[in-house]
Amino acid sequence: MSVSSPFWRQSPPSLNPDFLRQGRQRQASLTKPAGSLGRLEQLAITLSAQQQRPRPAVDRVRIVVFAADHGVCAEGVSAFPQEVTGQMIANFVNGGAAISVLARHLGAELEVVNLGTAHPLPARDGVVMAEIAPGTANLATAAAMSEEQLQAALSAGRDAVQRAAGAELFIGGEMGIGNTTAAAAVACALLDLAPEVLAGPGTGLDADGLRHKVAVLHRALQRHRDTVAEADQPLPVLASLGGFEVAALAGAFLAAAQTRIPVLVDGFIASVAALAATRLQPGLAEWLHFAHQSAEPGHARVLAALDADPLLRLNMRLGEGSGAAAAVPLLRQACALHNQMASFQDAGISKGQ
Ligand SMILES: Cc1cc2ncn([C@H]3O[C@H](COP(=O)(O)O)[C@@H](O)[C@H]3O)c2cc1C
Ligand SMILES: O=C(O)c1cccnc1
Repeated sequence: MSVSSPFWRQSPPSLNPDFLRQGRQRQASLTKPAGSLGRLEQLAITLSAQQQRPRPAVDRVRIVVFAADHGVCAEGVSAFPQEVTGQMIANFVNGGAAISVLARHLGAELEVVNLGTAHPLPARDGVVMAEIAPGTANLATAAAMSEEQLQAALSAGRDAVQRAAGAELFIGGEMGIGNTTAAAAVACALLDLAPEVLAGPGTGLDADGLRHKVAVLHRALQRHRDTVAEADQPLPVLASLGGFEVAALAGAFLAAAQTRIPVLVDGFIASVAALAATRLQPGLAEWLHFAHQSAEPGHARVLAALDADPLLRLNMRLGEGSGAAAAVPLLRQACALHNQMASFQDAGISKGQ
């Protein structure tokens, strides 16, 4: 692989088998029947191999919310108006959004990256400005973004990971009114599934609204049918049908894995970004933990395509990284058990068969 190839063309490292073996041995030595801590055991073993240390930790959690607007909002595909994207950026940094509260509660670092909003925003402390354009073009009638814009969005994700040096876990959140439409479009193209299967109410469309969203998606897939026919080409699919924040998430996930930072994937939109990124680099899959299954109906299909069994099913459907934040305590508990339990030998307890 040439050193000058873009970062998304580089495969993440594989997990170190020595740490996997040591982790399994340690779990077998702890004072409990083998396997009795269920998935918490494998979580700790995987984190140990990802972090390349015998005692894994997720004390330093970095949450980055990527925000961007979507031209497809012109089609009336969301229950909320487009200006909410920018208004929520202010809410994130003012500390009032769900992810702001969860980040504070976890002692996690929260960064907000503005990739481009349709309504001008006053400059605000605490928002990283990485504006690509005032939102994407309307994916129902044109390519959502140019190749250059796609590369800028992927790179914005990578840049956010570079600012996260030392993080023990990366969570990517998103904010963008209309982005369940863009994510559904990308997933339809990559999975060759119909909009009826992958579109959902998002922020709260009623049955008529959902029928309209499905019709818009059919039009978009028809408009981009030549791209869609090459579903093994995730970059053209992202450019035609995606969003800046979806592409930035894909870039961030790849960059996190390349720098050996484990990723905890949030809901529907983040999972579609993970799907696109694993199509680019299948080795990414070893670095992903899936936090929850969102109430957005298409999420189950996307998770199945990723062969992912999420940790939680809480009927959450917010995005922002909120479902991933909700799962962080489980990862912390898995590490604490792995690191602090006594062994049979140390505690003088007889082993079973
Ligand atoms: C106040 C508010 C806060 C949010 N935080 C995340 N989303 C979520 O909802 C949006 C996607 O749904 P749709 O495709 O139906 O527009 C995204 O911004 C997503 O992050 C929000 C939505 C709203 C209204
Ligand atoms: O699952 C998600 O990420 C989601 C679902 C609905 C609206 N926004 C985000």
